[in-house]
Amino acid sequence: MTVQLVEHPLIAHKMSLLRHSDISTREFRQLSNEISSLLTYQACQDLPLETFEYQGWNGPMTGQRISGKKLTVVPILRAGIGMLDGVLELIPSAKISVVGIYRNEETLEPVSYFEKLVPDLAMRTAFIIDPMLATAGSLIATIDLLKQAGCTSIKALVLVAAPEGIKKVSQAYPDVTVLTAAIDSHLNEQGYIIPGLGDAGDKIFGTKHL
Ligand SMILES: O=P(O)(O)OC[C@H]1O[C@H](OP(=O)(O)OP(=O)(O)O)[C@H](O)[C@@H]1O
Ligand SMILES: O=c1cc[nH]c(=O)[nH]1
Ligand SMILES: [Mg+2]
Repeated sequence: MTVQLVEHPLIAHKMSLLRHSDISTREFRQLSNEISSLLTYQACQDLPLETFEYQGWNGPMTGQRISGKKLTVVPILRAGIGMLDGVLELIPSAKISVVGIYRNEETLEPVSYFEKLVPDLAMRTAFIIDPMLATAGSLIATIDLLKQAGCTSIKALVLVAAPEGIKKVSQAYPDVTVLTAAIDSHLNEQGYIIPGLGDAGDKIFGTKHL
């Protein structure tokens, strides 16, 4: 696995706002989507182009368009939904494959509860989206699922990654690329990323119990 820390002043600025303790649900959603757009821009950097002819206002033109595999965006429920609008802002026609996984809070093992993939995954590049890469259990379960369905081209876009999770994915999948807006210090005893964001799903959905 290749890990790409996406460094840009806009990302650094927005990540610091996202980490504020008193952030509102609205602000958290907005910033998550804005950072996701910036990650998407970077994730598309190596998409192949082909030339084609078209009619411009002043006559025939030679232009460029994205060629090769089409995309599918794969949000991991719930928290991945908080990045989806930001990705679709740049790739509005992308098909969406939804995967439902949550972490068992005691064992930290991933529990799968939903799966609705687009049918032609062998023909597509998958952009998995989830704000948090912690132990990597959820991401690995999603990659396994996509590979079993025939997908051979996979990138994951995350807001924060823990070194422990990065190590685990790189050992398991040399062919997957992870793009992240931040690589944080470590996981605590409860498997939360430090400093991280806290519980991203609760913050996006407003289900935080005070
Ligand atoms: O790398 P891992 O150790 O697997 O942890 C990361 C997962 O945990 C969070 O989901 P959570 O289980 O809180 O579900 P939610 O999105 O429904 O809140 C997060 O959104 C990831 O999916
Ligand atoms: O830090 C973490 C780890 C897993 N899930 C979260 O929402 N946050
Ligand atoms: Mg959660």
